[in-house]
Amino acid sequence: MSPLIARQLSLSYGRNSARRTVIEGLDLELPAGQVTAIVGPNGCGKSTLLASLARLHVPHRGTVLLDGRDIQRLPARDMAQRLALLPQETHAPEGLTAAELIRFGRQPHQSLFKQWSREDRRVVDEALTAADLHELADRPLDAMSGGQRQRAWIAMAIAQQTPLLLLDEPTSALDLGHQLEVFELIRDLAASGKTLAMVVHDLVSACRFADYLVAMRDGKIVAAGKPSEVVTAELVRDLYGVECTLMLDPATGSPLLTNIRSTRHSR
Ligand SMILES: Nc1ncnc2c1ncn2[C@@H]1O[C@H](COP(=O)(O)OP(=O)(O)OP(=O)(O)O)[C@@H](O)[C@H]1O
Repeated sequence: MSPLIARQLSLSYGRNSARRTVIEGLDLELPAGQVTAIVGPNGCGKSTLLASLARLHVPHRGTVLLDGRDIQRLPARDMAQRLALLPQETHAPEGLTAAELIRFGRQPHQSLFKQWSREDRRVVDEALTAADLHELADRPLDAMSGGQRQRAWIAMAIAQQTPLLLLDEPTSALDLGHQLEVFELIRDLAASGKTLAMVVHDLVSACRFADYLVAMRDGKIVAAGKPSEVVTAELVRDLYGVECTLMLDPATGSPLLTNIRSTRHSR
């Protein structure tokens, strides 16, 4: 059974007459133990959807079930032990170091009776290694580059050790090498049994690293399934107004876009 299910989800901003609905009646099931990539053009509702799956955005209709339970009824601690979200925009107190941020990820595992332990230290250390941050552990986040900061937030989400991870554009600020490391880390996490969903703009990386692809346009899911089965030149045109030729990467078998050109400027 899927650990995270959205049923007839409707999401909006504003209230009463100023209410603007951005997602209406959406159904989604994240496949267990797999990587789901959510793709689609700017403003189609990807981040709003992800925030609602993590209870940061309350739906005006519909439900999100986490392990079969309505997330609106789950105690905060229960939620934090089951699901971690890396939002698109992150904010940290001034002067907070990478190691301090990552330690916050352990909070859901502590209590009055279970203080900081050797296990917590080990998990933080592993998260620092996974994000290639050992040398920067004691540097304040506000003295880091955008990509280094992004890796620190990813490490925090990893340190939370939840079975479910939602990542909103986890590689947007990363150079090619670190992008690959993060995507490979995401694959390793899925191989260890975790369920992941990530919003990604790069369709080729989404195809290569995700098992399941959800394509959104105007607040609706227009295609969902295995990348090799759902990504077509028509879908790319429909989503982005881009013409392309699709071929399969001879090394990995995943779809590649070649000969891409915008249809918007030529209209
Ligand atoms: N706080 C807000 N108040 C009002 N409208 C909002 C707010 N946040 C987002 N929106 C609107 O909701 C719609 C969906 O936004 P969302 O950020 O979910 O899109 P997205 O697909 O994640 O976009 P992007 O790829 O640019 O990050 C957009 O039309 C956006 O303008």
